[in-house]
Amino acid sequence: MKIPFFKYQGTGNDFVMIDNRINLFDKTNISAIQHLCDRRFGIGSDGLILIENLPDFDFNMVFFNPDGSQSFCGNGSRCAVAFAKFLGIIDNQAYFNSTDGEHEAWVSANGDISLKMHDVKLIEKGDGYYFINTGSPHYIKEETNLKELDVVSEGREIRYNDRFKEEGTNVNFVKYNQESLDIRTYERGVEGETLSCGTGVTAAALSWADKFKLSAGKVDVNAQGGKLSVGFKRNENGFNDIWLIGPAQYVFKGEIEV
Ligand SMILES: N[C@H](CCC[C@H](N)C(=O)O)C(=O)O
Repeated sequence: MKIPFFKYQGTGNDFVMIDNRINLFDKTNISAIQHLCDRRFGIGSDGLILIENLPDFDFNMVFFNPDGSQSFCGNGSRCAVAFAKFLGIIDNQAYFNSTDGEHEAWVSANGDISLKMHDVKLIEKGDGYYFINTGSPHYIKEETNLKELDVVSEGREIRYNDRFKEEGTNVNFVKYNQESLDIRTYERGVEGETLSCGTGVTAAALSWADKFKLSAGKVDVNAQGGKLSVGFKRNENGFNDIWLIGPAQYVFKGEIEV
């Protein structure tokens, strides 16, 4: 059977998107998911996203990493909102469900997607690092020379160390500037560097706010694949009113045989 797919990318984090509202795609077939995400033998992507029906929501978003594991995906969510608009499921506002629960999102006139992230209560801070979960886990390490950094070997070392080897973690290397951040990310489930990671950008922005003791604001985060912005407010329990904002674009479409 032929099933249409659509390729989207958000600041270089790219996804195979399938409209699965009539359940054409078997999401238990993990080897098929791995094959589709493979950059040599398949379409190639940082993940696969299914849009499905769910009562009381505009849609349910099911995300898989290329290795078949699942977690919440910030850039993937923004691409899912853009895809849902293309499919006519939404106009400029979305209320959808994903791995970490419900989310709202808005489509701006310039095409930017603003995604509301869940509140963050736990901010672990250590010597030269933060550990923050923004729907997926993120280790954030301050680095001054991002250009020269071997992100894959340094990221792998942390992702597979004694603390993280079971559950895994995404690893973000961050240069804190006064008015912005620069970031490179090693992504769990991709097991390599991606050009941007939405939940990682959000976690890094919150670490920046904590480091500079800001109570509210919006900060630009320069990822390899483009710029994202993160809005936040600080309360006595951590951070809330957290928004991940940036572009999400259609790239091409095709058909898969299953
Ligand atoms: N690889 C991540 C999930 C995707 C995160 C990233 N693509 C994003 O935009 O948030 C993990 O397994 O925790």
